[in-house]
Amino acid sequence: MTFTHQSGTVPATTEASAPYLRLRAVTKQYPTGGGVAGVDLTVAKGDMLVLLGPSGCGKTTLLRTLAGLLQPDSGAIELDGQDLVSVPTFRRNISMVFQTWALFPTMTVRDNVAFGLKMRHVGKQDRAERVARALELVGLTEFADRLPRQLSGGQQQRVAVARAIVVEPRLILMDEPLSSLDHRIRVQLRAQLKDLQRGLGLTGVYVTHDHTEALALGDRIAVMDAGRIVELGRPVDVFARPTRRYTAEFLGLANVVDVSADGDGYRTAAGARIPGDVTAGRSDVVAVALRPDCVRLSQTDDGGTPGVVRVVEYQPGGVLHDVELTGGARLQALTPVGLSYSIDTPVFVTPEWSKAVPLAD
Ligand SMILES: Nc1ncnc2c1ncn2[C@@H]1O[C@H](COP(=O)(O)OP(=O)(O)OP(=O)(O)O)[C@@H](O)[C@H]1O
Repeated sequence: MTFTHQSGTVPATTEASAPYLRLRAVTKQYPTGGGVAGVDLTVAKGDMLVLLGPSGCGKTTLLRTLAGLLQPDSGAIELDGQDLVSVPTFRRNISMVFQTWALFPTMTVRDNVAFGLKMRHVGKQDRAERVARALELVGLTEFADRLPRQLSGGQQQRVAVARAIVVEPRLILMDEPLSSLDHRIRVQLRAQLKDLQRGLGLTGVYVTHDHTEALALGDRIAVMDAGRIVELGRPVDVFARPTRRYTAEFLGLANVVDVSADGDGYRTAAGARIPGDVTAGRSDVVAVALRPDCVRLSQTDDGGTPGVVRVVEYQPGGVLHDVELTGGARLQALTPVGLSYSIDTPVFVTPEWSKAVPLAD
């Protein structure tokens, strides 16, 4: 099931477009430590920016600062060329969708969705039409007279989304809106959310610590660490060619191997040589990432490094082997199902270092 919407797909814009939302050196520190520091960020109109990072890295703080629920200590926030910091929360016309859907329990679905319009003194007729339209967009028309407790979690979250979009916000902010739902509903709802955001041309900032969600929803992804943005780019770039060790490790790109400079190339602690053209003359390289499907396994001595398979895990894309190399280093190798090895099998390991991705600290 997908949301229906009037326009076709609004093409995602890229960072090259004029920024609609702009943050300059935004800092918000708590007296007890934590918060965000020196955040620079732009979001183009119609784009969804995902803030991705582990618990406590400052994602919610940044989102709440955008919403006006927190005042930054310093820095500037502009929306559509207008300073936002001086505008009170209720005048920003920014909608938020939270992890817990926070619906009014004694109000019907219709009244929950109408609430924001009522607060904005939208007339009764107009209100009814816009609520009906929002409920249609989230596929809940037939549930309009129910109370929240008479809905499933996924349906309640769709009410929260309807409530957010009905006011035609200038910006929609979402803080882990799908994380309390079970996997199947989460996957379904995130596809619907993307469809809806694109169809309505909504500009949004979406917080998550789940990288599959970030990949699915983001036009761009900002990876956060300890209150700062450490990597920013299109999903395909952040995932396929991260530039920082932190990002590669956080995204679980299986093999992150420390390297040191060696002539015109690099060398791993285990002695493997990485050609210089991989790192293209970069001087800040401290490690490389190598996808597990770029590591070949063989049972015959083909010149590879000897090792023993320690862990075997079946995954949607094949079989992941965790191999302990002679000397103790570990490498992960992904093979097709028919070419897998069982635990304790001695193997020879050949990493395709020419496909390694250089990483800075
Ligand atoms: N109201 C507050 N008072 C003091 N410290 C806070 C407050 N809110 C958050 N912090 C601290 O600031 C840091 C960032 O918190 P924040 O909630 O922004 O992180 P997050 O990335 O959204 O985490 P999560 O994914 O767990 O929600 C954390 O160290 C947190 O303990």
